[in-house]
Amino acid sequence: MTTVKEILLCNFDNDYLQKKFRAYRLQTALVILLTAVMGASEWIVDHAIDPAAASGLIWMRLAYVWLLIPAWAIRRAPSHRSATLMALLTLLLAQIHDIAILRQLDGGLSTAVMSFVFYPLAVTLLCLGFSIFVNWLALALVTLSPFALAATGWLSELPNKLYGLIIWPTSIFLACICVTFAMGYHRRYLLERALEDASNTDALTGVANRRHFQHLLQRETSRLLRLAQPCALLMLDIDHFKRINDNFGHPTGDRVIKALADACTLNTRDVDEVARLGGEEFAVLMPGSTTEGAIHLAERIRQYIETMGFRDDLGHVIPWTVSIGVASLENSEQSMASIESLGEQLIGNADAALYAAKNAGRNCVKSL
Ligand SMILES: Nc1nc2c(ncn2[C@@H]2O[C@H](COP(=O)(O)OP(=O)(O)OP(=O)(O)O)[C@@H](O)[C@H]2O)c(=O)[nH]1
Repeated sequence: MTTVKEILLCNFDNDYLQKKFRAYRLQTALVILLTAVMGASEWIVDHAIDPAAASGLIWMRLAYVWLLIPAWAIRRAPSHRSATLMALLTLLLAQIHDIAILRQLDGGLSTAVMSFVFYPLAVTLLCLGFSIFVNWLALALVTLSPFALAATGWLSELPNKLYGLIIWPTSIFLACICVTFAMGYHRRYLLERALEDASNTDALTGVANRRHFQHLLQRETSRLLRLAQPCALLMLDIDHFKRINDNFGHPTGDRVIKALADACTLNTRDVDEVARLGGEEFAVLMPGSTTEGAIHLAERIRQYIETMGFRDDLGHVIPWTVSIGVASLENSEQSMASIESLGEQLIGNADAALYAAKNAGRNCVKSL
């Protein structure tokens, strides 16, 4: 069961906030658009309050069209941080715009004091995609800004007592509603992350699966094109694995496959990515590594496996070795190639090197 503390702590995690923003940014933009429509159509209410002054205020009401700009900008914003700033500023300006109109109506502020409730409500929906702290801050801003304006004398007609009676219960209630929304999103986030992990991970070994490996390869080859960084790839295949299966059984074969995944993970750096491509074939993607560095690592893994030995449940020693193919991509001459063709080239070369290692008698490392 998720605690409120866990939910609050998530709001300091950039990845969480970025995902949350992406999940809700369309809604945020739509709420701003709706605010523009509401702001303009309130002209009808202006007429009911003060028909004489309302005629001259049509342009100020139509000026709510400015909200299209932040709606568009938030929809396109690359990060939750810039979107948060835009949203807070938009809310404040929209409220000041509204107040500026009401001030010009005879009895506008006292008659339309209920309309201030719209802003805390809008905050609750508009800020769903942001941190819970931003939700509360935005609520506090739109609740307190009329008080602050009244204190400066610019909003002297605001019926402070009535406004306070309406706004405080509303805002406190909505601050609690924000927590329940945050709890809902937190559950969704955990679920999405579990699904993402499951779809990227090989169930038997816990390392990346082939699908995720393709994604990682694409990421590294694009980095290679942008930053001219080298990138190496190891292809590993257990020698005569069919015999292990035949002699010791499939479950033991599975444990040997898992042992290879563990050996790769144990012997590689944090930046290296281990993936199971299928059956008893694995890949290790090594960002920033040259062929020499990759051969060194491949030899370390090969020796580790050769010397570690493997015993099945009955204590039988299972002899096993691996063959490893090494290939790398190194900047300059790659500049004209596409990301996909670079990836295919790297896999093709590592595959060919693995084939050469098998032909050379197995239990060895070959590079191309
Ligand atoms: N236990 C187990 N076996 C698997 C798995 N996936 C594939 N295999 C077996 O892996 C074996 C692969 O055999 P081969 O491709 O002939 O290769 P090999 O016997 O390792 O021979 P070389 O690669 O040439 O050294 C087949 O018997 C497959 O049934 C798995 O998930 N678990």
